[in-house]
Parts: sequence; C-alpha cells; structure tokens
Amino acid sequence: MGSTNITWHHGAFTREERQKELNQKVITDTISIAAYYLCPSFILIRGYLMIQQLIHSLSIRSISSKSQGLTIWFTGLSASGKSTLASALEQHLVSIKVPAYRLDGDNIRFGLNKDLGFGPEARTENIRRIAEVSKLFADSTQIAITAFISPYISDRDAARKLHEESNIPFVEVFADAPLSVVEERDPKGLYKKAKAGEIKEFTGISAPYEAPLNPEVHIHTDKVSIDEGVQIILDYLRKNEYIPAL
Ligand SMILES: Nc1ncnc2c1ncn2[C@@H]1O[C@H](COP(=O)(O)OS(=O)(=O)O)[C@@H](OP(=O)(O)O)[C@H]1O
Ligand SMILES: Nc1ncnc2c1ncn2[C@@H]1O[C@H](COP(=O)(O)OP(=O)(O)O)[C@@H](O)[C@H]1O
Repeated sequence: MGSTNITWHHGAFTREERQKELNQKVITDTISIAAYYLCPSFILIRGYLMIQQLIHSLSIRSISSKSQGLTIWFTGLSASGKSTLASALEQHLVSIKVPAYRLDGDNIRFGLNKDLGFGPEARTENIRRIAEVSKLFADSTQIAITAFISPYISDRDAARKLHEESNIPFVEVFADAPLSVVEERDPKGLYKKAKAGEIKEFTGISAPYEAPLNPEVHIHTDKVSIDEGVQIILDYLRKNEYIPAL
C-alpha cells in the first residue's frame, strides 16, 4: 500500500473550502509572478522563483492533462462507511487539485429524489437517477463520487452500463463490514429501530443487500482504518492513471 503525507478530514466539506483548495494554487502562482517582477535586482531570489514557477506550471499541466471524468460508486450496508470514505476521498482529491464532487443522501434523497421511498421499485428509480446525474458530472471531467446503499446488483450493473456506453470509467467500491459490525456502530440508531419493527424494509434486516461479485475496489472497513481505506482507493486510481501519479 502506498502512502502520502497529505492528511484529510473526515467531516463535511463546504463550498467555500472547495473553492479555497482549488484556487490556492492559482493564488500562489500569482504571488510568485508578482514577487518575481518586484525583485528584479535579487538574482538568487529571481532564480528560485523561476524554478518554483516552472514546477508549478508543470504540475498544473500534468494534473489537467491526466485528470479525467469518472464515477466512483460506493455500495454497502448502512453504516458500512460509504459516506465517511466518500467524504474523505472527495476532500483529498480536491486538495490535490482534482475536481471531485460527492453525491449522497444529504444532497439527493432530500432534493431530486425526495419523492422516493425504500421499496424495491423506489430504490431502483433512486439509483437510476443517481447514475444519470453522476454520469453528467463525470462527463464534465469531474470525479463523481456516489455514496448510496444501492442494494441490487442489477441496478448497479445498469449504472455501470450507462457509463460504459459513453466511455466513462465506472469504479465500484464495496464498503464491506459484517452486519454484526454495522449493527454495533449504528450511528443513527436505525438498526435498533428496524429490529424493533419501527422501520420497514430496512436493508440487512428486512430488505436484501446483494454484495458485489467483482468490485474494482473492496474495502473491509472493519479491518482497515478510514485513512487506509482512502489510500486503497487512491492507489487504484493512480494505478489506472485516473489521477496523476505522486
Ligand atoms: N428502509 C431503509 N433501508 C435503508 N436505509 C434507510 C431506510 N430508511 C431510511 N434509510 C436511510 O436512508 C439511507 C439509505 O438511502 P440510499 O439512497 O442510500 O438507499 S438505496 O440506495 O436506495 O437503497 C440510509 O443512510 P446510510 O446509513 O447513509 O446508508 C438510512 O439512513
Ligand atoms: N474503517 C472505517 N471506514 C469507514 N467508516 C468507519 C471505519 N471505521 C469506523 N467507521 C465509522 O463507521 C461509521 C460509518 O458511517 P457512515 O460513513 O455514515 O456509513 P454509511 O454512509 O455507509 O451509512 C462512521 O461513524 C465512521 O466513523
């Protein structure tokens, strides 16, 4: 497993933080250029700034030429770690200037899909719409990161097909933790309610979850840390040249 000195946060990521991360390099470059012209007499400083400027422009070029749109599709039980990993991954990608955007229950289930429940047909329609939206994000050369249970193999396969028909890579990431572990985590108390019969058709308790047979990335979230999980995904993305090498 590769490693990086860059750390990532596991909480929510605001629009302002995203803007700050993506603009930072441009600001640094602007400062370098201004300083270069303001200090023409200091040959050493000029030399240093010129080298710095060259490194910056090369790194920007290498990122923009190698980044490409794709969808990273998390699947797994409730509390398996999809949102946690998706959020940390999104923040890390943006911190290295790779545009990424996460779609999850907070911005989809309460908006575009607020008319949908949790019966089999509603879940299929939920995933169909999310697949269409993520494909559009990926088509705009961003990395779309989706974090939904997506319990049915046929629905995930349909999402994959939709992407592959447009030559957009689709990376399925299985956030895998045994039911006993997610029941123990139960961060929202939903398993407790489901077992008490207060929530109907709850995935893993009273509704099915069909685990992926051959996901691109398989993360055992009960065995690796959050940071290690993110690193496994980054290693996969680098190995396949979806993001620039370190
Ligand atoms: N019946 C039932 N089954 C499963 N989950 C339920 C249910 N009712 C509400 N919730 C909450 O909704 C979140 C799952 O929504 P998803 O859009 O990811 O589900 S699905 O992909 O359509 O199956 C899920 O959030 P996560 O815990 O983040 O997965 C739950 O908080
Ligand atoms: N290795 C790990 N990877 C991801 N989450 C983990 C891990 N270990 C513990 N957790 C915890 O498990 C919980 C997973 O919740 P969440 O990310 O909301 O899951 P989901 O989106 O799949 O419902 C979080 O409280 C997270 O801190």
